[in-house]
Amino acid sequence: MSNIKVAVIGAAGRMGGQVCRVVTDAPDLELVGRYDQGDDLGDLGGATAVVEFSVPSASPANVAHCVERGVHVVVGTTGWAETTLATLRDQLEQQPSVGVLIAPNFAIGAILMMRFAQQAARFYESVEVIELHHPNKVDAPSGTAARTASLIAAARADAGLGDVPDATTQDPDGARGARVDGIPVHSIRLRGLVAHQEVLLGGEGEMLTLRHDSFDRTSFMPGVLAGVRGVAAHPGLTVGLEHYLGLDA
Ligand SMILES: NC(=O)C1=CN([C@@H]2O[C@H](COP(=O)(O)OP(=O)(O)OC[C@H]3O[C@@H](n4cnc5c(N)ncnc54)[C@H](OP(=O)(O)O)[C@@H]3O)[C@@H](O)[C@H]2O)C=CC1
Ligand SMILES: O=C(O)C1=N[C@H](C(=O)O)C[C@H](O)C1
Repeated sequence: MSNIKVAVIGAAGRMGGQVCRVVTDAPDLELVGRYDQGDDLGDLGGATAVVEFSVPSASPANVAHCVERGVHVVVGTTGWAETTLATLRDQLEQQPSVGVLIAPNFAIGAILMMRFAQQAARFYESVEVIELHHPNKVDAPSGTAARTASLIAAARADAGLGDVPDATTQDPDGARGARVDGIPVHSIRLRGLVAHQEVLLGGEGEMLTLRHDSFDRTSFMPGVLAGVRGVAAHPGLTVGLEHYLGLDA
């Protein structure tokens, strides 16, 4: 079987650089293009699959460029709005054989943490999400935290749970954090960190803590490679690598 030709967008970045290395090292993949800010994406070097790790403001246009040319895309860039996802879905209807995977987090532990949080949500009255990242991150809350909160909120709604209890009436400086689908989310930015998240679930007399740590960006690479190898077999838009990993059952 011939190698999958892969191009990387955001290739000069922290993630893009590592992706170029692991694609180059993989025996079944061939790196055919590296693109970063200001580059003309053109024919994407003849790639059949693109990995996109850029910035939230540029990612939708980059992905649209790939889809227009019939090229599959694995997207790691976070900060995609619902409206932008809807536009992408519409575009994919015109290109039914093209697959796009948007994964807020490629680390297996983070994917499992999100799934465990979703499973635990209905048993606890209180829940809060704390995400901790390096200070060079431009978006807050993290894509992982936003997705975790949305999954928790949906599970709570399915279980008939109401709002999380919170008597706060005075919070002029936003000390209680942001709300994503009604779930409190707190963002920490600290030198020395990579990517970390805690989900705190509280009930009468007890607390369950779910925590995941990415100590190094190598933690994302097996997931990115699974995405590249699987994307052609998943036409249309898929949000979340869990759908490629048999976690749907
Ligand atoms: N899904 C996951 O598992 C993970 C997702 N991420 C996400 O991936 C994204 C990138 O993270 P990270 O690598 O740390 O960020 P970096 O800032 O290190 O890399 C982003 C790169 O994209 C470049 N860039 C900016 N604009 C464009 C453009 N229009 N076209 C192409 N490239 C462009 C930047 O150039 P310049 O510096 O000149 O602006 C930079 O080289 C973020 O959204 C982050 O949240 C990160 C880790 C894991
Ligand atoms: O910017 C990062 O570093 C990360 N971004 C993703 C996110 O926003 O969730 C994934 C991971 O947390 C690292």
